[in-house]
Amino acid sequence: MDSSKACSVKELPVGLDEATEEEYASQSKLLQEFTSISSIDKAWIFKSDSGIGSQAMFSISQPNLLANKKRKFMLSSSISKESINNVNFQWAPFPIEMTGVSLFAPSPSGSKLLVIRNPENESPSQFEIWSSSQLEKEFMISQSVHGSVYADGWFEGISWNSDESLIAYVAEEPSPSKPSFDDQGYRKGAIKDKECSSWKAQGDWEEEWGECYAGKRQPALFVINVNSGKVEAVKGIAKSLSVGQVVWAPQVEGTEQYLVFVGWSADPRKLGIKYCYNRPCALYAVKAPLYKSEAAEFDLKSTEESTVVNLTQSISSAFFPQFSPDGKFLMFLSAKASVDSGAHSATDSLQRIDWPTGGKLCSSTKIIDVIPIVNCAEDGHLPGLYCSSFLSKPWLSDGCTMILSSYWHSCEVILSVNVISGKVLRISPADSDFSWNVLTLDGDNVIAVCSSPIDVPQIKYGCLVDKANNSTGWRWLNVSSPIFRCSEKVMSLLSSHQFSILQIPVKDVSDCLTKGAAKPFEAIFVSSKKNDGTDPLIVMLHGGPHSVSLSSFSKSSAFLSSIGYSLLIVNYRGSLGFGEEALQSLPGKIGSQDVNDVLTAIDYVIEKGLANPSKITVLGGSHGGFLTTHLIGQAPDKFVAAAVRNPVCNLSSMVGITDIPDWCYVESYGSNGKSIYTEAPSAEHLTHLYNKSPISHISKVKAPTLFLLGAQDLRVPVSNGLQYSRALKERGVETKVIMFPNDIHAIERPQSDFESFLNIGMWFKRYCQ
Ligand SMILES: CC(=O)N[C@@H](C)C(=O)N[C@@H](C)C(=O)O
Repeated sequence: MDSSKACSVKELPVGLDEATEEEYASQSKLLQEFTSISSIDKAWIFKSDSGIGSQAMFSISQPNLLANKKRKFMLSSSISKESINNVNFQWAPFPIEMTGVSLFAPSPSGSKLLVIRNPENESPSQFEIWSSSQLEKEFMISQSVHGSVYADGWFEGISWNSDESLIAYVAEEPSPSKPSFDDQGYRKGAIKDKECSSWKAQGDWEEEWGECYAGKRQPALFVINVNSGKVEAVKGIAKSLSVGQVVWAPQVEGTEQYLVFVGWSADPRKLGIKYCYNRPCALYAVKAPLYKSEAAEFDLKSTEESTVVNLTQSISSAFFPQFSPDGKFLMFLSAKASVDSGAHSATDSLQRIDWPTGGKLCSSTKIIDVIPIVNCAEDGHLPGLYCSSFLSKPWLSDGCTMILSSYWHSCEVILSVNVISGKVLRISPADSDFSWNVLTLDGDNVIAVCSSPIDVPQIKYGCLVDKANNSTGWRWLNVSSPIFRCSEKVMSLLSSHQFSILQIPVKDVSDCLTKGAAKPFEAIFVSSKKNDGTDPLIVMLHGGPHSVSLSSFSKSSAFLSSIGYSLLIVNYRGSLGFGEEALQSLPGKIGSQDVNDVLTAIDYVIEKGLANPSKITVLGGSHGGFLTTHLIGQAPDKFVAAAVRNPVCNLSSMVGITDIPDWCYVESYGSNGKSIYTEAPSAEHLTHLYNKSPISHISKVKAPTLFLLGAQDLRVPVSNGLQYSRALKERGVETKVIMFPNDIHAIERPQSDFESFLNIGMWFKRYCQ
């Protein structure tokens, strides 16, 4: 064969042909432009030495497609408030690369900075203590002391004590010793890891906390002395408790120091905890293992077995402990509605314990409901508290007002909460359909980001206008920043779009619905400004089901709207942000109530002339994939194509292999699902689960369907999507599967996320011509 000819034959990647290659190339270029937009993860404020102005540090991340990792960096800015209408942010000329840093915690005074680098292998964890000018101390903590420090945003906890000599934190317990053998058989006593004449057995299997925690050992509490580098494990905590979110209790003269932490019990077994606030947990207090020695230098001494006090025995859930600045109150969040009902997430409540002034702790401490669970709010009132994190310093200078972000229908908003009176104010603008998220406080001013589906995030500086009256007067100033810079192309595409939040009335309201469940639900509609109802539509469905699609900027959604689709992002009943009655209306009715809400929303936009009924596609992940596959089965003529990410397709097989089998029971049986749940489902249970599943409608499906699957998913194991895709293929329905071998449930590694949305765009284009 003529080799020159062989070379000229163009080889196309699998799944592409000459006609689509051009489109693939241009979409991938645009998607890269969206992907490269940075996001702010956290921010801290430091008061300047002169007392005038302050310094902010922003921790930023940006996907690095080539390395398939997140690039992390820091950017600092000096802030000076020039007048009531003007604030000036003077940005450092360049950011500083922070890749390799797992955690970062300034001391309370801001004079020291702890930086932790977790190892990628069995090496020690590295702790660095920085001052303003240099590295002061560096400690290597070997794996025999503890494993990686938790940096997961859940068990994670780092707390400096008040004199900045000790830091409490959460890390993986050291590996348990395993039986070892050599040519003589069993070897008594521990052997070093690298001995080549012996080998180690696996030993007893240790249960883990499921999705996201594969291979992670039990989280445990440690304290490090920042002068000596000595580390001590906190003693006295039951083996069955996983611990996290540690904070130092206020120092009381003449008494021992306590740590307050959250404990999750492993009894009867560990179930998946990611996205699952229904795992019972409590706040505990334990004596810190360190005290001032005779020689007046800090030294590490083990306390005798110290007792651990459960501070929240009367409530099924307590987490995010946070002391008021004067140490008088211990605030915390509770997901008791979630634990008690079994729904994996539900309406939160904010609770308070008045901390004993003499330092005498008891387990019958009174717990005060500061923001109770809201069942069904009057219009315009707080719909309930839905809070995914607290700031490390959320307090205004009055010492009793906390600033936090919460979901309010389809928006995220910023709230001020007076923890004594319980008064809650929405301090982000009430007339804004954007989503607002608090980053940090600069004294009594709030640094926040706000964004919309078509507006990249922008930094805002909120000032309390009428301080004396502490009323509703917040003024929000614009802050120009280099952080969210994006290409001209992206800016121009976004500016040709619009969005609105639609109120969709519930169809078939019956007497058996609670008041909250009969109220309209919402959908976010994004379209080009010149949409005349002919643009193709993507119906986008969140998972959970108790989660919410916010009106914030999402790079992948913005990309899809930029390439010519209108988006209908439905917050069906059961979503967070709408009160407990609406949320609890869904368990037991999945596959029907949620499916009908989505169909109602689609009919609504068609009737309003906003969407073209012959060009409707549908996209969802996880429970959103459950809805997507239900929709193409139950309404087969409505959709021209579908795409799913790790979809729940068959509950009767999922129940035996997922890390959250209880979820299958609660969502499919409703309120009594929690008590029926068993590790040994009966034939009757399996039939019920099958009947609730999309697979039971497979014979009606016509829509070509794209499957994006994470092979390491423990939540909705890959077999669920694979079985469904094979069943479609068997029936002659067009399918395409992309398997990401190293991805878990979220499919969010940069290359996987990129390839997913590039293919979703291409897949839908093919069927919307
Ligand atoms: C509780 C939970 O993880 N449910 C899954 C079936 C699911 O839908 N997950 C959501 C959070 C997701 O978007 O992945």
